[in-house]
Amino acid sequence: MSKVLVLVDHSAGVVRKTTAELLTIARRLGDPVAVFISDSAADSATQVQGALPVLGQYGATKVIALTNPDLTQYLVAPKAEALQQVAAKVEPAAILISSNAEGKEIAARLAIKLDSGLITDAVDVQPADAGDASGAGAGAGGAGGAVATQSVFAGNFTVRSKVTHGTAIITVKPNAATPEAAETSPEVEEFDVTISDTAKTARITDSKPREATGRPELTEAAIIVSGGRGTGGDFAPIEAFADSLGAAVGASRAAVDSGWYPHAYQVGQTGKTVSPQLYVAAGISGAIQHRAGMQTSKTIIAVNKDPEAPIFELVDFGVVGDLHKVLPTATEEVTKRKS
Ligand SMILES: Cc1cc2nc3c(=O)[nH]c(=O)nc-3n(C[C@H](O)[C@H](O)[C@H](O)COP(=O)(O)OP(=O)(O)OC[C@H]3O[C@@H](n4cnc5c(N)ncnc54)[C@H](O)[C@@H]3O)c2cc1C
Repeated sequence: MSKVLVLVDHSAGVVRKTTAELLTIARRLGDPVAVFISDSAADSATQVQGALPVLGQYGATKVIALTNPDLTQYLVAPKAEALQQVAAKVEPAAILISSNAEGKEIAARLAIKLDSGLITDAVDVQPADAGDASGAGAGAGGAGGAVATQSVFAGNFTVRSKVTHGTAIITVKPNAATPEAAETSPEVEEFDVTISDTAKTARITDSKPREATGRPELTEAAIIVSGGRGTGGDFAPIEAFADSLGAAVGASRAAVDSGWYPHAYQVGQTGKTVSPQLYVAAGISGAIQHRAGMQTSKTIIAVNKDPEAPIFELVDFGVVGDLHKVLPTATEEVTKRKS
């Protein structure tokens, strides 16, 4: 069966949910091989061992561990070179990478090095039918190739495409697949890579993990409570309601651009794409660019004082009212019922 490389997205060996999603997608296309680049040269062996159970749980048949310290000391260029060398050895049908800022830069550099086509920000990837008429050859994703779906122009158009030259390199957005376990016992292969001097021109001088909020990570949360301009800058009711539900906090661009909440929490076309079980939009009008990032949420609730707000077209349950009154009441009720 053709191999599909998955670049593992992790923090100190703790594998992110996006990797479980990539492995699930990779199994549709072939035999998933995880590529693990530790983020600290000192404890790379511990990190690989830490990641192994999750990689096995989601079906990685092999883990290729790259421990060259150059990979942790410089920005993305060495990682692209390393993946090029892994690809030369494994000859994969496709390479899947998380669609975050680093992932997309690695993918772009890798596509040039492998003279291959690149598709970014896929929201789904499926094997093409063997008889697909779009003309992809065996070099681009196995017998029929991999067909990627992108949601473009603020979710107004859905594009399906496939790589027709070289190895299919696809960056995949979070929540593009529901992780499905398929237990394996992957062997770990340490792989030596050589990093050129030209890839070592941007050295990392310092890095600090983001301060933990104690809340779930936005793209992985089952419940998200988001606030918009209607908060008037006061996110306390949003955070309190989120905490009562064990939820993550999100924000509209208007709230983020006003400096009321950090950019990392922006949901939408130019922010994060989320697909939780429950999304609560409070004081958010429902602009198309915001919807592009949350409209696939399973259940959507809106709190807005304007009954004509466009967000109400999208919701399963809507409350017309002032969020500063509605959310504290809801928080109190949730807390009471929990105790
Ligand atoms: C290229 C581009 C990319 C963009 N990307 C994004 C993106 O990624 N994410 C994003 O969110 N936006 C994005 N935007 C901006 C988007 O168009 C909207 O401007 C933005 O989403 C509006 O944010 P909002 O709903 O918080 O504010 P508003 O549209 O001003 O809506 C505020 C809402 O709060 C309600 N309200 C006011 N007071 C209260 C109260 N006390 N209680 C309850 N409700 C109240 C109002 O009735 C109103 O509906 C983008 C725009 C462009 C052009």
